[in-house]
Amino acid sequence: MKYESKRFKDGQVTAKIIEGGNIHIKIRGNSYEDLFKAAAIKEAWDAENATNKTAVAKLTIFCLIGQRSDRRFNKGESFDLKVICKFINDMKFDSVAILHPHSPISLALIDNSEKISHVDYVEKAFKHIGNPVLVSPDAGAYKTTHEIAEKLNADLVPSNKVRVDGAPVISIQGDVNGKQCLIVDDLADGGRTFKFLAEALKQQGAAEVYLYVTHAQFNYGFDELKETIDHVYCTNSYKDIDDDFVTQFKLAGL
Ligand SMILES: O=P(O)(O)OC[C@H]1O[C@H](OP(=O)(O)OP(=O)(O)O)[C@H](O)[C@@H]1O
Repeated sequence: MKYESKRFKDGQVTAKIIEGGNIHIKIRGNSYEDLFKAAAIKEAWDAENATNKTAVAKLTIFCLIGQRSDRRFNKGESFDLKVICKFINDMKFDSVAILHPHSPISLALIDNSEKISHVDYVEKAFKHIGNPVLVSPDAGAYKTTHEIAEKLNADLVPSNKVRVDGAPVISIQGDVNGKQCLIVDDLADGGRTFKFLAEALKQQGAAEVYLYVTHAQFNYGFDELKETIDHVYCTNSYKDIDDDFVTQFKLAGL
């Protein structure tokens, strides 16, 4: 299955099917344009395959836009993930695979969806560092990090984050004194969650603190993080990063 897609100068995205058969579209999915690109390809494919009932269409989304907006935060505000998932469902793919979604709500809202686990990337970081203790930063990350700790036979220290007047307050539930710690979470946006957690871990005696996130946004750069975090591991699901502070695992198809 081959296709082309392009963007006109006015922003319109368009697609052309070059060769028929099964299709597997892989997108970052971290922009509305990416979703429209998939929709244009799928529309062209549907038209080409109208009589081919056995051909299968798969979509892989590496970094789903809006995945944190998995609820209506306040009365009167839009439930953005619902809008995004409705758009994806309207494309009618036979299967939609999503890398490390922020919460199960994405999978619940998207038809025929399945999760791609981040375990392989955490394992690479875990082995590279040399069997650190895993640290889950909040209740949301605990369940998946617990599953990964079981698979890697790693120790897990849960921590919890509550926001007081907007600032995160951290509690660490375990002994990290003298240990190498690897914080594992789905995404870094501004990075303050990890800056404060790394500070707390080092105050409690952690020898080194590393961070793994699947979706590396780091919208405010790395300067503040470098003060307390020794190294970052991530995928390139959101963007490519060129910085000695970061080891990026490249995803096939990006
Ligand atoms: O880099 P930062 O800006 O600190 O943000 C990163 C944190 O934000 C996300 O959680 P979020 O607070 O959205 O989780 P919630 O579903 O519990 O609200 C994510 O899972 C990280 O824990």
